Amino acid sequence: MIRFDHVSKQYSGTTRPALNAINLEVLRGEFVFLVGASGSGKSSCLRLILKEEKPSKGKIHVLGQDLGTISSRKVPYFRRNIGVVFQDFRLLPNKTVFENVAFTLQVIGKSRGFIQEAVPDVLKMVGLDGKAARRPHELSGGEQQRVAIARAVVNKPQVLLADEPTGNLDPATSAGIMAVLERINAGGTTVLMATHEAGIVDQMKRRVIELVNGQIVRDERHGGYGFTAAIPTAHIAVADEPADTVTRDTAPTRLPLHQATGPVPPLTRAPSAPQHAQAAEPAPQYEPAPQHEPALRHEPAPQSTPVPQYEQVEPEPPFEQPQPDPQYEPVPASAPSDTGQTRLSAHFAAPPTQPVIRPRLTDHELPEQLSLAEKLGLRAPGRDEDPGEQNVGPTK
Ligand SMILES: Nc1ncnc2c1ncn2[C@@H]1O[C@H](COP(=O)(O)OP(=O)(O)OP(=O)(O)O)[C@@H](O)[C@H]1O
Repeated sequence: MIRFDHVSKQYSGTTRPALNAINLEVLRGEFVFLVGASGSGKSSCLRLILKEEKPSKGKIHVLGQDLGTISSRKVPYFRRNIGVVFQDFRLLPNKTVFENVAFTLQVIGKSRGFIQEAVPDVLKMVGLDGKAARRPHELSGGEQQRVAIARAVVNKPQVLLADEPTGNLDPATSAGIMAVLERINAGGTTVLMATHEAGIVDQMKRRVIELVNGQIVRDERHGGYGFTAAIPTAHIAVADEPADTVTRDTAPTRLPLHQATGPVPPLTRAPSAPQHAQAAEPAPQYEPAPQHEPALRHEPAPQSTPVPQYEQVEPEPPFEQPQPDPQYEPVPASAPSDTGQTRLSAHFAAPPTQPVIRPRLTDHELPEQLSLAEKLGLRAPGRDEDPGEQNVGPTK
């Protein structure tokens, strides 16, 4: 499903690779945490998977495709199979919950009928039934992240990348978000989540890949958060051992540093994690979904992918029927019209829907300057007609 072969990434103007000879394989249906100190390379991994960055060395395969062979023109289509959730939600502030989620489908040309069915379904799945008509500022942080998740999975992607999705949320709200992510994973979607949340990682006992200075130092099947991941600096001495000699069957790790790994109280935040309290939404009970146990050896993915089945969760308040929007006309995938033109730099300058904890301007060498809609696979590149509503926050 996702494979890195000796992948290195060195950003221009830097002296040290962000990722250094990474070998990695994620199988269909896995739930994988990427942990590591700030600057250890977690987001770089996710950006490479999304083909938002190119590796300096090595090869990356995602969903059976060699990313090096996907042309810029095809990137948005490739990204339709990958949902992305960020720490800062990135909702469209002037659109309702329903419209935020529908926008994804509109841009890829889904019919109005499809949208009218799919959006309420996914909102129900993330626990937002009854909130379809609200705008982002009328939601709690946790609810906004649920909208972002709904938007990321409404098209039933095979992979969901989550970059610190609970980084702006309090522990109780984070637990609710994790329950949603587990449900999505239980439906068959492969989930990769970069996080600093020690409590979540320790509690969920899923596969944990730990990065130190751009190298994988631990790959554990039912891992905990670990020790070095909690250190708020990336400059941790790495043992001489080559990064790729640590396999996921090695438990806990070969590095003495990690033998200090111990239980962490549930849902505590690691020292390096941003402190930012959101008003807690009513905390759903955190019930881990049944564990997926994919085979450890790589097996070729079947041609047809099981479509995630979303289940309803949590008792809901009375459903508010979203107002049918006459604008919801099918948009041809080849010529989306209700799309954003705003370039990345403008996105980063625009105010986020929530305070951003650790904004980082990504003026790095994108393979091509794509708008956010393009980056998320929402429209073909080069379509500059813009409703001007891609008013989203900075990336990290
Ligand atoms: N666009 C860029 N240009 C130059 N260097 C970059 C760029 N993006 C990331 N880096 C560097 O690459 C290294 C890895 O960064 P990355 O964002 O992948 O780390 P991270 O583990 O996700 O950190 P955090 O937990 O703080 O998000 C860091 O040293 C960072 O400064």
